[in-house]
Amino acid sequence: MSQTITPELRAWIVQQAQAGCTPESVLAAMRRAGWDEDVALAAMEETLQAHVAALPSAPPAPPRPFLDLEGSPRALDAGDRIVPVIATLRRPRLAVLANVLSEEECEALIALAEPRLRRSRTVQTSTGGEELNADRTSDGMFFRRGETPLIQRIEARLSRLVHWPVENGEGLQVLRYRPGAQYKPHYDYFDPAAPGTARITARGGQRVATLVMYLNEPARGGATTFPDVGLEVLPQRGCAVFFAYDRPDPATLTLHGGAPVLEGEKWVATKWLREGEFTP
Ligand SMILES: O=C(O)CCC(=O)C(=O)O
Ligand SMILES: [Fe+2]
Repeated sequence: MSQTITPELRAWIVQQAQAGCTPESVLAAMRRAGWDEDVALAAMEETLQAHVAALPSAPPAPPRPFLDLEGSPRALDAGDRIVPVIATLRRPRLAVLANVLSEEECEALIALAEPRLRRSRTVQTSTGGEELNADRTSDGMFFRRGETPLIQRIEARLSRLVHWPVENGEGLQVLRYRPGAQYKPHYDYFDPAAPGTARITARGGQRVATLVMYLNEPARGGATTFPDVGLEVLPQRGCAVFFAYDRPDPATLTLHGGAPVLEGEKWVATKWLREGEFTP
């Protein structure tokens, strides 16, 4: 018989493989049909390789904000500051950082924000608007991106730290929690199933990472909690917690909240990072 590999033979080999036949049984069937073992083997290998190569491959994962923790560095270079790494987690993808802001920067952010505070609103995925939220009893305000030289300097630093363009960040948000105030556990990404999410993500896409920076230290309470992993990050002035979520899914374990402040005030600055360029 002819020992050429015809399109019909290729199709038959692929069919056998898809039906779950072992290579040995396919080879045996070809030999019974009169094929030389060497030719049959070569035909199978060539056919299956070509078939696999033609399958659509998974698209590459899109880039995300990240801290360069490769090789377990003790500190990261944020351009104008060295940022010590205090602790890291893989799941959720999270790190506690020190020295992200100087004392003077923390004081300046508080002083600039205080006169502009109002009761915090939460982006409402049910409508795409903003609403008062009983789960969130802090007062807050947003700086515009690049609003002052101080804000510009901090934004450039954070951008370098997390390898993400300044343009993909929302304006810096400052929150003040008085005694009893809290932010109940929530996800920072927008619920993909909620009707208002499309409207919110039309500008800049999903949120993909958060940096919460502590501007002061309440006497008691006010930790940032991650209930899925039993982690509490205590506010220390100038320190921060970074966490990233590569998709809007609880499996990222990024559920978190601001525990009630028990004594004193808690001030934080939050930077939310979007997938794409965020135009307010
Ligand atoms: O205040 C905190 O510790 C957490 C703040 C927070 O979750 C947020 O701003 O999204
Ligand atoms: Fe949050």
